[in-house]
Amino acid sequence: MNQRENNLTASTVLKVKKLNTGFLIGGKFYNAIEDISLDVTPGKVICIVGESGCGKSVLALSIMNLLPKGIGKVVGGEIIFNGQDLTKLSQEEMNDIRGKDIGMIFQEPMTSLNPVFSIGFQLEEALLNHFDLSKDEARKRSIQLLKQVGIPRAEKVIDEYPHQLSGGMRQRVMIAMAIACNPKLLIVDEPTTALDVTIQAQILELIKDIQQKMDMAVLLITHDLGVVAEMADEVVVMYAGQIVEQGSVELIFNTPKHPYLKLLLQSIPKLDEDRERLDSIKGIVPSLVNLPRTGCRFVDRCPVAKEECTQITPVLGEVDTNHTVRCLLYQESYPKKTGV
Ligand SMILES: Nc1ncnc2c1ncn2[C@@H]1O[C@H](COP(=O)(O)OP(=O)(O)OP(=O)(O)O)[C@@H](O)[C@H]1O
Repeated sequence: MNQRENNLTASTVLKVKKLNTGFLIGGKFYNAIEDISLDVTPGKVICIVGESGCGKSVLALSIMNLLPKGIGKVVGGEIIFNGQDLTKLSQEEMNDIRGKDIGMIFQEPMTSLNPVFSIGFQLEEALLNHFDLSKDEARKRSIQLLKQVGIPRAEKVIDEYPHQLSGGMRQRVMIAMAIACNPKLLIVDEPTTALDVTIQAQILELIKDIQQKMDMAVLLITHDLGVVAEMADEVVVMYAGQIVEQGSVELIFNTPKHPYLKLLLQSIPKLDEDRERLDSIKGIVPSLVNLPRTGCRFVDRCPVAKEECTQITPVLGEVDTNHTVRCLLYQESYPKKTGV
């Protein structure tokens, strides 16, 4: 790493550089995410958005080194966290980082919380694994954490089991576990999908509140542009394993460029519109095996595609300061090319 990059990383919690991850399917290896580059900075929320199958979770699993063994593999690029490349670390070294320096919140807390252990046991375990605390200190800190995430009767709930709590309360416990060790980075994957609408809003508000109070960097994965509008500082739009547009939340919502992003934005319900049905994007994200590797990957679903879009592979380029897009419509006018 040269001096300039060292200075850059000083204000960057996580730097993903040209990351490529893929899977073995039927004896052949297919890239699921390609050339993903992004920076996560302290005190900021970066949202990764895209439809199901775009590669959002593969990105999160790559960062956490949690890809399925023997099937999924990072095959190129770097993931720089705290000055070290996570792709080079052993499982033991990653175990030290996961849960301590990087907290995680996933969609369905029941799959992350162990049903046979009490809430207190699981929170205390997370603390005792990473800090030199007595059992009594760990219990006190656990109660404090439950209160911090808005759980009423924390002194009682600590001895209860996950199934005794509502979905929203379980998600609050997950948040308490994720922030227990004051992580620098929080990775949040579809945190509210399994919850009903009023609870969703409360959980998002809680995550935002904690993120601001703790000045944490957050990488939030969602398919929901409503969540992005609520939470994001920076936005990365993914389609079929690639970044197709990237910019501040204002640029993404006010001056969207990529036809995919424009269609995603049109599918958001608006209060002042009386529409029978929401516009959804026709067709589906192609599977890894059927992914067009030449030309634009969105071509089959794009309302403004031209003949050349099937033959020329678009590159990611800057259309404006800190606003990049991958589309032939804009490629001629890129002041400079930033990606491949
Ligand atoms: N274990 C796996 N084996 C083979 N292919 C996989 C595996 N996990 C993910 N994929 C493929 O990688 C691509 C990206 O999947 P990913 O789960 O990251 O999408 P996503 O955007 O997170 O979608 P969702 O919102 O549904 O979780 C998809 O084509 C998916 O089928």
